[in-house]
Amino acid sequence: QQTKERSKSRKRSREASRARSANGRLGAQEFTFGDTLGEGSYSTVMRARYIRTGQEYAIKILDKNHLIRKDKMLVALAEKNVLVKLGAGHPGIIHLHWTFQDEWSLFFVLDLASNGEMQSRISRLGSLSLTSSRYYAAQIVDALEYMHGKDVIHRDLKPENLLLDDQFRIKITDFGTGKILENGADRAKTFVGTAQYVAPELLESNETSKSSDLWAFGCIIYQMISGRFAFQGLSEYLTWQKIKSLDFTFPDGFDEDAKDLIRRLFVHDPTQRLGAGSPDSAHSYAALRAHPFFASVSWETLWTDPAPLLEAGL
Ligand SMILES: C[C@@H](Nc1nc2c(c3cc(-c4cn[nH]c4)ccc13)C(=O)N=C/C2=C\CC1CC1)C(C)(C)C
Repeated sequence: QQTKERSKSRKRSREASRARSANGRLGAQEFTFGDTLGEGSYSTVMRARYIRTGQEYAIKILDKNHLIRKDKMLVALAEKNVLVKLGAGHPGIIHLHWTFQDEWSLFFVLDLASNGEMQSRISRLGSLSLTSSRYYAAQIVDALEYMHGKDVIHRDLKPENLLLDDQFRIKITDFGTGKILENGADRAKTFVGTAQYVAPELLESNETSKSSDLWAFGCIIYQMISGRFAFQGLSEYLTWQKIKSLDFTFPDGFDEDAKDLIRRLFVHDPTQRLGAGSPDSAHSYAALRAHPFFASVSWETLWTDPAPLLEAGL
């Protein structure tokens, strides 16, 4: 019923904006909408073409009444602020081009990641080859360092939020749970995240930090290489128990350098995780980039080199 309701309101809003094109402001009538790419909890992301230039975008449409009813308007605006703060500054982060609204909806016009979600590639292939896993892990490190440098933490990193653009490069997305750490604070309250990727400090003291994203990054490398979750219990509670007790094992054949890297991310103390340290410390981002797992990565040409062929791994 709700979806029917929302699609009716979307239709109405497009008609309304068409009627309002006279004022020359950007409106939905300047786009032709295509298929639905993904559904968020309070939003729909649709493929759209900007008629004037023919350029394709992804447009996130948020239903205002729904946001108001569920008291999520501030969440939507916070996400917009995170996207604006991140700007177009990094090739690995989905860029917000414009926003506009009409009587019923908010519209975020974003980069289209035309090769979809990393998650569907991993599930289709089973797992990724070491070469592909290394390439995507390096791109995630590069994007995370940029994001953290802007005092933005993602807080819900997982393969569903890793998209692939037309050249199969990573685009990190869905900053609905993203947080801008105010004036240098290094921790944030409020619980978010997806069970298998949640860091222990979130379960123990309900705090997230940049280091929580590095924990999730460890889970993502593990999953790309093995096709399995690093922490998965028969229930969410048992998954959380495994996380808190660092109860994880590697399947046979798991790359030794990748094991070492993951062991340096699955560290209980968030300040001791590789990449969580200050620039001059032993576990800064520079130390993370220097890890043997990334020895063959050319960081300077990471975003211009062609992506390795996506192929199955273990
Ligand atoms: C994770 C997200 N899914 C997606 N979010 C975005 C996509 C996207 C594209 C495909 C796709 C493209 N081709 N085939 C599939 C599949 C899922 C997508 C995109 O192109 N550009 C921006 C996006 C999001 C922008 C961000 C502010 C929210 C959810 C499920 C939350 C809607």
